[in-house]
Amino acid sequence: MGKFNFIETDIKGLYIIEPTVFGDNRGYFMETYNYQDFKNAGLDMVFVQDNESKSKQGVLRGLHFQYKHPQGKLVRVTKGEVFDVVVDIRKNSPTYGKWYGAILSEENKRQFYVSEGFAHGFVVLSEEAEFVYKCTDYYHPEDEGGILWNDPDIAIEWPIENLKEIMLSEKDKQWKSLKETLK
Ligand SMILES: Cc1cn([C@H]2C[C@H](O)[C@@H](COP(=O)(O)OP(=O)(O)O[C@H]3O[C@H](C)C(=O)[C@H](O)[C@H]3O)O2)c(=O)[nH]c1=O
Repeated sequence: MGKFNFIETDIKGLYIIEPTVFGDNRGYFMETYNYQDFKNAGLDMVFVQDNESKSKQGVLRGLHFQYKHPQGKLVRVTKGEVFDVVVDIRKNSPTYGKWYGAILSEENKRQFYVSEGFAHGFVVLSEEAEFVYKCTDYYHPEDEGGILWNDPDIAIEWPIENLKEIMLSEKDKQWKSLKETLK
């Protein structure tokens, strides 16, 4: 019996993953990834790059994807709390254009596995957040694309009512809507 609870979502290829946390009087231990357990759950992929980013409250990174080198991502939060969002941009997917979001936090230790073919982003809800993730392909800056975070057709319900401001990089401010981006 593996040490992860894989929760399928209503979007194919998207899983919430709950690790087993072994707490004791020192603190806790958990495996955050295990090739065999993931393979047994049907997630047989090889990760080639690990990333880490730290962001202040209100920072929104995304929605990003790579055209020719789509990346599957296993994402988690090691400090703070974020609302993590993906949008299905797989051309023939029955859930094309559909979004799915989840709260990932240091507290809940939940992970999100996002297979290739999704645009991905998150907004930081806590004072600050550290975000770490594994990718199934390398970063190809020349191949990067993006979708505007508040695309009215996708209508992501970002839980930002309590945030003083949303902070975007210059790059993330200039993305277009899904229908203008992926004609
Ligand atoms: C993504 C990436 C970036 N960089 C360099 C390029 C820039 O000089 C600097 C910041 O890059 P960027 O502003 O694109 O970082 P994010 O806005 O966090 O981008 C990420 O945001 C969302 C949440 C994602 O899912 C993607 O992994 C990724 O697009 O790191 C690298 O050297 N390697 C990389 O894999």
